[in-house]
Amino acid sequence: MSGNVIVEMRDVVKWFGHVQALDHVSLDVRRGEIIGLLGANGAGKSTLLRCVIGLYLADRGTCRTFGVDAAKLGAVELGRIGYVHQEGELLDWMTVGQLIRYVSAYYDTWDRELEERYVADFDISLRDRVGALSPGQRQKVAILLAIGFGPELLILDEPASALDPLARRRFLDMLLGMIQEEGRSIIISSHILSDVEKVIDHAVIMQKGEILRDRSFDELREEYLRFRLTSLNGELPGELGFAGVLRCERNDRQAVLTVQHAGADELEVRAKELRCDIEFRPLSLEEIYELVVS
Ligand SMILES: Nc1ncnc2c1ncn2[C@@H]1O[C@H](COP(=O)(O)OP(=O)(O)OP(=O)(O)O)[C@@H](O)[C@H]1O
Repeated sequence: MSGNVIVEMRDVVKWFGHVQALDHVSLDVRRGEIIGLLGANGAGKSTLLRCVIGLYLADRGTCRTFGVDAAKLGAVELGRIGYVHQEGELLDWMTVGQLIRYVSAYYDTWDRELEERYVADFDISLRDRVGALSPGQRQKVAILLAIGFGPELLILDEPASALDPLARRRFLDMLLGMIQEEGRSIIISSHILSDVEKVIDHAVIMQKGEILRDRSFDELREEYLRFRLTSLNGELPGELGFAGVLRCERNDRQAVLTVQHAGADELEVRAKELRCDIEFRPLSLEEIYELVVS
């Protein structure tokens, strides 16, 4: 394993009864990378994340985290990982303040300054009993507990699903701040692609237990291009002659095409041949996701 790779999954297969949750999944997570893990309900995202931290064990294949077999992760490696998940279990009988002190006592690296800033920014009431918190308030506390000790690997499984829009924006800003600290890796699974788009540099798209795409966001934006062609002499020819066309909507004068694996330069050359003006429109992560899974 190269020093730069902190999670290495190879051919991981995981079954639950007759359901195959992971189907020969291989994935590298490098230091400093921010990965968006995307996929429909049941695609296998949570299962993958749980295998990374040893909560689930692979039926076949290998998963090594910080160079250690995920089945054998010890306190040292787990102390380098922050994990936020949907059904986060917290100690319900404590107050929020007590819970924060209780968890922070485990870590020499706990960042009191970050904690105080977070509590103020996210409007966390330290005196409330954890068991009485709303789902969104619980999620905010769970996030603080996962980031307060400065984990090298932060695993966020639908971290913002219960947050209100303002809290979500603050959370994303905070993530962006954390990303600037070198060497930290984050894997974030989310259905809110417009959020994820702002923070990730890499997308892993899953479907039915398989990884369909594992690419940098920039590579994906080069792979899929959308553009509008407008005829300069008033009429588009019937046959446009572009390769790799996924979608085409057109009338006599204009066409909007979505293409895969075509360079922008070649498209411009072809547009000139057709005596057309060409205008590129960058695709959002959500649009790219739809093209990949369809
Ligand atoms: N503990 C479990 N016991 C039985 N089946 C499970 C278990 N965990 C996951 N599965 C099944 O494995 C498949 C993948 O589930 P997983 O939770 O990994 O998907 P997901 O992509 O995280 O979905 P979501 O977006 O809904 O959270 C599903 O069919 C699910 O029902």
